[in-house]
Amino acid sequence: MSPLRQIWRVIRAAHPREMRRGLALGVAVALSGVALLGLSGWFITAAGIAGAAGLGAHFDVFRPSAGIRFLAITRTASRYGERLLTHDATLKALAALRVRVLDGLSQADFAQQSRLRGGEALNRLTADIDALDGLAIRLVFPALSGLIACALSFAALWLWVGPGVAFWVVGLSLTGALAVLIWSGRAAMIPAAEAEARHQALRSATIDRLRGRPVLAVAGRLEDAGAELLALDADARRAQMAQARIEHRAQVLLQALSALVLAGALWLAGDLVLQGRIGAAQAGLAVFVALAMGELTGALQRGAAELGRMRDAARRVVPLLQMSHERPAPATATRPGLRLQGLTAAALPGLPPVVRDLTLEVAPRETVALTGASGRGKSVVLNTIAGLVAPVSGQVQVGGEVGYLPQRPALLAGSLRDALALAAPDADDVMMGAVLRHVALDLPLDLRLGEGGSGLSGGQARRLALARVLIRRPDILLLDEPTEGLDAATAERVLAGIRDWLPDAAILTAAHRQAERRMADRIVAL
Ligand SMILES: Nc1ncnc2c1ncn2[C@@H]1O[C@H](COP(=O)(O)OP(=O)(O)OP(=O)(O)O)[C@@H](O)[C@H]1O
Repeated sequence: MSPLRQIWRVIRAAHPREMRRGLALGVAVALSGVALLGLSGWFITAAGIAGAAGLGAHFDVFRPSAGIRFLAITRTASRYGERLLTHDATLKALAALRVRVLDGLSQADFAQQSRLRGGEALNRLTADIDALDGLAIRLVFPALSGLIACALSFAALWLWVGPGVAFWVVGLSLTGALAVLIWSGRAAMIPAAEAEARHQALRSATIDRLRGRPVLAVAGRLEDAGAELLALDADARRAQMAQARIEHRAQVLLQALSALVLAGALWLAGDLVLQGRIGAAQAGLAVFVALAMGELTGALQRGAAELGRMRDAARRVVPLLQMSHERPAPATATRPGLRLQGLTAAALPGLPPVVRDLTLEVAPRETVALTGASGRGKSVVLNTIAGLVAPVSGQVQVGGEVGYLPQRPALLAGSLRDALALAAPDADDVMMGAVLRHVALDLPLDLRLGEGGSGLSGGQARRLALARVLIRRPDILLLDEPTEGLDAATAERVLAGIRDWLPDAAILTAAHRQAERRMADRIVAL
């Protein structure tokens, strides 16, 4: 099934009743629109003829004008109801879709997450899902209600005017509009997708450059970065213009088609009147129905132009809905502590292994330091034990809960209390204060951090992340260079604090510093 159809299923399944009612009202809108114009045409012509013939006093103006008023009110009311129902249902479905995409993004495994950058994830959640809101409102509903209205108009024209006129008006409108819409949909496919891709690139690049502002400023490259962004912006607008040009051409073609259908309807119906086969009022009906056809096809034009954008967005969003929720669970050992047996591990699945055949045991109350030159695979070993990546071969056995301080832990905006509550929602202020003291962080719990934990020094941020791991009191503690960015005295205090807080834990540390090695009972070199 194509991604676009999968998305349509999700949207439809979210609120099927509202969608069905919305469609019924959409058909009512289309039909009352055609009927309103048809009846008006008939009425104007019939009243004119009656007046010219001096029969005005006997002509029944009340019933047709009541009918016209009724149709006008029906059209307005059903348009209102249709908009209310379909927009409401679509927006709710998209909100649900956004939650599912966010869910997919957060459930994604380590490999998928490390491939997806922040800007891209934001694009998936916002721009891509926004692009899909036109699927129901601008494409599926106008197409379905238009088709039904066309079929009924065809029957009415056949019955009251004649088969030739019915074929000309409905048949030509339908096939002509279909041809134009297919052409414009195809022609706009690439520019529409490109415009979207460029806009997304611009958004990602803007986030990147904003994040990297200090580096760019120091390197004297701020102006260049600005120029790059402007160039991306110009690219995005160029692609959007190309799409708009195709849309305008489609509009012109549809209007020309409408004029052609109208002229033909006039000529054919006029001919039938001259032959005496229909009355002038019936001819009026035919001409006005021809006018109404243009309205039906025009409604689809926007949707056709956006098809490329929607299709690409669906292609990117659907895989996120099916993100694997499985994690490589480490084998739980009956014995406490940590055991690695013949572990061969790679940074990401599919990459060549960086660590081969590592066998290692860390008992409770023991601290082991993992050493080795930069890039030897210390972090890879810790990621594998933490279950972020599955081992290539060999075994990881953990006897208890694992806590992990990665090399670059993420902090979120909020207070220090919020940061700790993320790991231990039930912890009280006394416990939080105690854990902060153990990592030598003398800051109030109410202190508020900005985006990404900004507002703390590098060493403070690291200690807060460490406190967040410690507060859960894990049985097995994995630390990737825990004292990076700390002065020697603070580093000593933190290392002593860790052991004091978790006297029984099995601790494995990726260590570069002397202090970290001194803390260890054993050293394992990679
Ligand atoms: N996301 C990744 N994609 C591809 N290769 C990676 C990735 N992460 C790490 N690697 C590679 O795996 C190898 C081991 O990296 P790792 O981070 O485990 O080293 P390390 O021993 O912890 O180094 P350091 O002491 O500098 O932190 C490196 O050669 C690195 O290039």
